[in-house]
Amino acid sequence: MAEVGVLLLNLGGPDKQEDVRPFLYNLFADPEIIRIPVPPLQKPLAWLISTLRAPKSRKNYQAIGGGSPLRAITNQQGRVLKKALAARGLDIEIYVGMRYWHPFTEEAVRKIKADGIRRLVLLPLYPQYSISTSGSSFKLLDQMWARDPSLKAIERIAINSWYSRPGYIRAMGERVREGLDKFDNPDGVHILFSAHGVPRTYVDQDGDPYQRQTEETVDLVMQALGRPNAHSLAYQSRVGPVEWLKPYTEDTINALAQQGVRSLLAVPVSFISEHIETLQEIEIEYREVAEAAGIHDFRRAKALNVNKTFIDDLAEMVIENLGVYSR
Ligand SMILES: C=CC1=C(C)c2cc3[nH]c(cc4nc(cc5[nH]c(cc1n2)c(C)c5CCC(=O)O)C(CCC(=O)O)=C4C)c(C)c3C=C
Ligand SMILES: [Fe+2]
Ligand SMILES: [Fe+2]
Repeated sequence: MAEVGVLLLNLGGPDKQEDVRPFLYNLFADPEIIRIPVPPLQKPLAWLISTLRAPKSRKNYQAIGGGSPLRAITNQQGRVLKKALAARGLDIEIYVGMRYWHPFTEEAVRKIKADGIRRLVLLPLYPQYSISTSGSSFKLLDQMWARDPSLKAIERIAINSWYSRPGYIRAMGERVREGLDKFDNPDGVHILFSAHGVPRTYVDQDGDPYQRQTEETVDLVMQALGRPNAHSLAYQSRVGPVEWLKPYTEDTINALAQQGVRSLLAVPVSFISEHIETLQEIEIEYREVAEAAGIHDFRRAKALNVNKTFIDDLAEMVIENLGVYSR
């Protein structure tokens, strides 16, 4: 049995319709996702918000087959990463730890302990760091390590962010190129990078590097692409009444249409896997917005999923962080 492991951290998603409400409850019960100033009210409010949101959210998951594909894709990424590491001469066990649904991070850590892992690379499947995503998973792991003294024997090697990794940028460039080349006139297409938003205060008050890292990713992908296309960056998936990072994707689509854009390639930028925000929000909702605004040639770049350039780069990143040399 390998003594080295990689823990892939992700958000998780409901497998089926009945999971939607409890999944949303877990998400809103996390103070890193929604800040309730009075801590004892966090759980009752999470119950209320998840109950109110569940019907809309269930309908959205219904539109993509009933549940999220995130678990299956993350497991597949784990299998391909294990093979990429084996091809480099390393026997490393891969674990998947989701923050708000199965397989929960707690389940993964139980397996890691039972398997006798001694060195563990924490690899968030979010290229850009946000307090609300990688930060929340790291915080949970810190709490688990603080509570269980036997975990202290396991060395944790945390990868904070990897938004400028050359393989990730190259793979994103490949996806954008594939998307552009489906249009009749690729150079005339406007590229709209769409990232998951976060509340504005995360960046302005709490110093979340997420926006800066996302902007840098977009610049690097455009350089790697080496095409003359015009491009914009906007933020999607806003939840609740507070202000989130702007511009919002929907507003940008409308503004671009008004400026005369007729061909648009939407590129999911902070998501590396297909999930509800790419399959439902971009593919269905934003397509409707675009068509209503007069953009009839609307396409989407595919998420990276198990793109070889990308997974090979994840393998290299794991190796670099372990400080070992591959064959
Ligand atoms: C870069 C990735 C993500 C950031 C940043 C992020 C922040 C964030 N999200 C919410 C609220 C919701 N997120 C939901 C689902 C969801 N979000 C991400 C990624 C990021 N979230 C993923 C991968 C998923 C899972 C998608 C799936 O396929 O299941 C949801 C549930 C879906 C819905 O009802 O719309 C909510 C709600 C907040 C509030 C936030 C920052 C504070
Ligand atoms: Fe989210
Ligand atoms: Fe959404």
